Amino acid sequence: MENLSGNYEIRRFPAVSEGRDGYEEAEAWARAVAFGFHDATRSAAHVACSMATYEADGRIFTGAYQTGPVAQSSLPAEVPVATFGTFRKTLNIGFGRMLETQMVTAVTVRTPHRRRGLLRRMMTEDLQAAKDDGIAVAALTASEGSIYGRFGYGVASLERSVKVDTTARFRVRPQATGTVEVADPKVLLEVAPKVFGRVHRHTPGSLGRQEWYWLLASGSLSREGKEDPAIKAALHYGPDGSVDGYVSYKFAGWDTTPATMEVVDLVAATDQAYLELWQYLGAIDLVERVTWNEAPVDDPLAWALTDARCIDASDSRDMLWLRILDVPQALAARHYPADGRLVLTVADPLGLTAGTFALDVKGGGAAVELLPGGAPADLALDVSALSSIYLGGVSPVTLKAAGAISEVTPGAAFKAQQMFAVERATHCLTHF
Ligand SMILES: CC(=O)SCCNC(=O)CCNC(=O)[C@H](O)C(C)(C)COP(=O)(O)OP(=O)(O)OC[C@H]1O[C@@H](n2cnc3c(N)ncnc32)[C@H](O)[C@@H]1OP(=O)(O)O
Repeated sequence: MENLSGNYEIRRFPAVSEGRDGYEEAEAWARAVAFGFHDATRSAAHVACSMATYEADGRIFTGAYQTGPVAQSSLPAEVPVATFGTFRKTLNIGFGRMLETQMVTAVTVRTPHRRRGLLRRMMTEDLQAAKDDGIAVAALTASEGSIYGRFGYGVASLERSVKVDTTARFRVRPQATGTVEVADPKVLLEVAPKVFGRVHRHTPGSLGRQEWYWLLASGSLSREGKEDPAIKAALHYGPDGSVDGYVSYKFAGWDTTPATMEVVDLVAATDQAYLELWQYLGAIDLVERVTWNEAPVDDPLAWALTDARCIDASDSRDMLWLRILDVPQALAARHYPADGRLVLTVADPLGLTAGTFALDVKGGGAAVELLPGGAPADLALDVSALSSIYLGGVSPVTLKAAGAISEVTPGAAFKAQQMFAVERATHCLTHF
């Protein structure tokens, strides 16, 4: 492909809220993103509201701007032809350990400027800068499955959409130990960050959430940019009376059959809270089905129901894509439930962190050593495959079977599976 990305100037600037210097530039950038994702043109109030949350997240906007003359009557040069957004939050890498992560979002390239290398240029520059800044991993959620592997990203967590039949056959086996009560959804502005914080600390694969989530869950800002009066909320109280879970949901309307409640956000800090929020959802009168588009694939609900076939889950898909930027730093940051030594030869299409690395684990802690080139390895893999297995959510044995990992020492893939295992199912509740 001819690389024409040099015909553009790349600019980086922080998100700022309305009234601050640089707002016009940030607004033009946000409008370009909305165009790239085929959204309706946003009102000034919607953009301002979103921008305030972007500023709170500390987002950095990258835009590509035309350097030559702009076509007559077309969008002006101040509107970027390509966008690329980043912010940083912590990623739970298992056993409560956290790693600061470069989160990549809002990647768009205006149609007449596509396939000229703009995504490649913005991505490679940004990943290098993040690495230089001491960041060991980057993450994104992908619009299409075929774009990001070439940049070293690998699928590290899955999710699925479920339709749960909540007619008479729906029965959750364990006895409730807490209670659920309905609340004004606006209380979630205060409650949701605290409950999510607990979930984040105990869920491998969880990423810190952007400010927008609390607005969405509380009905303060819908995806359409307005208040959402249809949102309802229920809170779960543990045996000590404190709130340890919530569900935000809305009715699909009387024209939908069977009558359906849609989960907007379900966050539970204990196993009991999770099942009891489902018990609550299953008990709502005049409703026969509850849907949720961000459900875990390894879902305790299926094992808690007297009839697991109440769950119709057809759509299982990639969710979090991870990209290790610094192998020694990332490997040393993890806790390992099994001791052992593994030598990994890692290939990297962007040349950021290729090499042969010895991972020595004793008592769960790791020492990582870069070995001279050509040193014998147990496993050879691309950085995307290493990124996939890093959070314990994807099996090295499966990747070996897929040809994505080559096993040089027999049994090394299984050993890696044991070493990279995490304490509970990997799941990411944060879309970005
Ligand atoms: C993290 C997120 O934000 S996910 C959302 C991504 N954005 C979208 O899907 C919005 C619609 N799509 C677009 O805006 C653009 O087509 C983009 C951003 C996907 C690609 O931008 P471009 O500037 O055209 O990509 P660029 O020219 O840099 O191509 C880089 C490489 O990716 C490949 N590529 C680009 N888009 C795609 C695609 N949709 N599917 C498969 N491969 C792709 C190119 O062939 C090229 O391959 P190569 O360098 O290995 O030869």
